Order: sequence, then structure tokens, then C-alpha cells
Amino acid sequence: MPPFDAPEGDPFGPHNLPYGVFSTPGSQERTVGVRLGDHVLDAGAAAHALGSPYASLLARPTLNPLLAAGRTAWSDVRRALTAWVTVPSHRETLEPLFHPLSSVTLHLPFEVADYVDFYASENHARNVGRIFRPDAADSLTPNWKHLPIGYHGRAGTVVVSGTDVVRPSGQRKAPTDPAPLFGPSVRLDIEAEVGFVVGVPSTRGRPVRLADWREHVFGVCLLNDWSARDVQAWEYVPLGPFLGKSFATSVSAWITPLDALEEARTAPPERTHALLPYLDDTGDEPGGYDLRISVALNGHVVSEPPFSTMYWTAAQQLAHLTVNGASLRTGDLYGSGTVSGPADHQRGSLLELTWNGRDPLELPDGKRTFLEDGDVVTLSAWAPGPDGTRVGLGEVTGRVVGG
Ligand SMILES: O=C(O)/C=C/C(=O)CC(=O)CC(=O)O
Ligand SMILES: [Ca+2]
Ligand SMILES: [Mg+2]
Repeated sequence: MPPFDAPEGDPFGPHNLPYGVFSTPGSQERTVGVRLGDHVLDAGAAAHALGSPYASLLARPTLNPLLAAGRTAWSDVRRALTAWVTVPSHRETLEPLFHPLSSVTLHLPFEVADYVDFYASENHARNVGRIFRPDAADSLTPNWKHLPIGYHGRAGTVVVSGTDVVRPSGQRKAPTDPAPLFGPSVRLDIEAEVGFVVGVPSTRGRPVRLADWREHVFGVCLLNDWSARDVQAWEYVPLGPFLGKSFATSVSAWITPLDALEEARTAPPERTHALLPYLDDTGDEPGGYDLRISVALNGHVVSEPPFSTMYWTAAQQLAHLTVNGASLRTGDLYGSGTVSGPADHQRGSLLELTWNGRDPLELPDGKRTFLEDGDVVTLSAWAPGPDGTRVGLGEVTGRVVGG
């Protein structure tokens, strides 16, 4: 077992070091782990063994204490971890604390406090507008370029990658149906998104400024916002998504710290409308991220959405989320919104990829419009890292089971 020798070019090399929570076979005990190659380092045990002051943040069953500790602690812990896994003299001490990934169970890495989901891809918003509101003069609603649209979701149904998703039941009514029907959704869909994990709380009544985003947000995960399109289309006017999106939201088991994504920072698309001062990022450091997402359905890649095309940045989303004085809590999670690029094969939902079922996908195992029971959806992603490396963002996967 060579845990210190993640092969050259491994997207989970020492330049990455994402955090998760794991347990080993036969043990109920969960603890914070850090991924290196295809191994997990028991971070709390490593801190103890090396006499590090960070043991109290890492020997915990969730990431919440580390999240709450703030940016200086985040950077210090990351620097320490980098040294632990790269300095040869630690090898003997740490070797027994590495576990093969295949031997551990990965858990939901943090206690999710509040969950918000945005709608920040212009390509996605225009596609959905055309599909859901074909008679509207503009595919974007009048507010879209002035504020990052979002809704508050259901934190208690956020599940970790690998958790089965039970097909939801609900009301639906197609325009041609004389009355609403009730039953299992017949338009179950995915949404490929990036999730942002809040570490440091904010004070009620005090909005978080754009410039302070990094003091609050710890890192990113991959997120699949499972959506029942038939339920959504019937229920969403006038208050927005409700039961069509609250039954399950899957997140990846690994949280990549922002510090691992420095090389991936990129400018967002040019703004076409002047922004109010609290959202105006003109002249700021680049607020976008170059994350390359891949969507696989039953093992076949059906889409490759580029996160760099997102119109609203995560900093603008947090500024907007708190501008009314709403406070943040450790463990708050917000989704970027479905990531769709301009090209057909860059769309982040089956709604768009099949144009609401009109144009089925041709897969080796048959045609597909929306999800069928037994289907497995896997989102994965990587970002450019230092010196031509890749930073792996892991994956979020889930299988649909009959309701
Ligand atoms: O435009 C609508 O009525 C609905 C849009 C969505 O379903 C999108 C959504 O959940 C937000 C997103 O992921 O972009
Ligand atoms: Ca969504
Ligand atoms: Mg959801």
C-alpha cells in the first residue's frame, strides 16, 4: 500500500486534499478523512499521532467544527495536512492511518443547516423558459439579469452520494388533462450543479459583502438536484418549486476546499446589465470557477456542462442571500443552479437534453427521455490545478428506485 505515492497526475494528489467523513467496517464511529489518491487518511488520528493542535477539529464525526473554525484555521490545517502527506519522515507514523477508499463507508460530510438553490445559468434559464413558458415574450423573466434567483429548499433531504432516490409521487396536470392526477412522477429528472458549503456564520441584520465571501465559504461539492418536472410544472405558480424538488438532493462525499481551486478561478461571462452596488463585481478578482462537469446515465456520458459559463457567481449569490439581513449558519449549503453551457451536449438536465421528452437520448441500452427505475446518474468533475494538474471533485451518484 503506497498512500504517499498517489501516482503522478492523480487528480487527488497532495495539491487537492478534499475532506469527507468515513467509517471503517465493523465500526459505528465516524471521523473526518482526507482523500489522497485512492486512500483516506484518518485526519484526527494523524493529528493526534503528530501532536498537532488541530486534533480537536478533525477527530469529529462531521466537518462542522472545522467549517466553523474560519479561514485562518482552514489554511493552517491544510498547510499541516500537506506537510503530513509529503514529508517522508511522517511516513511510518501515518501509514497505518491510511485506509483504502474501497474499504470505508463515506457519510454525509456535514450537518446541513439551511439549503438554498439558485438559477444562475443563463443557458439553463433560457432553455427552461422556452419549455415552461413558450408564450412569454422573453425566455428570461424580467428580474433575471438583476438578481440571482433562488428558492429555499429542504435541508433534511440532502443525502450523500450513493444513496438510492425513491421516485416521488405527487400531483400533476398536463394542460390537456381535465383534472389533476396523483401518482409516481413520470418526468423524474436530474440537475447538474455545484454546491457551496458555508463555514462561518454571519450576524442577523448584517449582509455579507461580495468581498467577504471567502471568509464564510469553505468549499464546494457536486450536487444533483433531483426534480420531478411534472409535479414542478403544475405546482410552481406563483410561489416556485416545492414538492417537485424537496424529496432528495444528492451531494458528493468529498468537499473540496476553495484553497485547492485557486488555479481554476476565472472571470464570469460579461454582464449585459448594470448591477446594483451590492452585486456589482466589476473590477473584483475573478469570481467564476472553471469546473468541467460530466453527467453519466447508466455509465454513458450524456452531457459535459462547463461551470465557467455561469452568469452569477457564488459570491454574488451569498451577497444576495444575505442582503435582507438573513443570517448564515455553519453547514448552510447553496446550489449554483443547474449548469448548462451553450451547446446541446452541455445541458445539465434531461428536461433540456431531451427538450421535455420530445427528443429522446439514444443510449446503448435504449432510448431515454426522463429517468426510469433502476437508472443510475453520476455527476463528476475536475478543475485545472497547479502546474498542469487536475483537481478531482469526486462524484455524486444515485440510483432511482420505484416509489
Ligand atoms: O424556470 C422555472 O420555472 C424553473 C426552473 C428550474 O427548475 C430550475 C431550478 O431548480 C434552479 C436551477 O437549478 O437552475
Ligand atoms: Ca436546481
Ligand atoms: Mg432538490
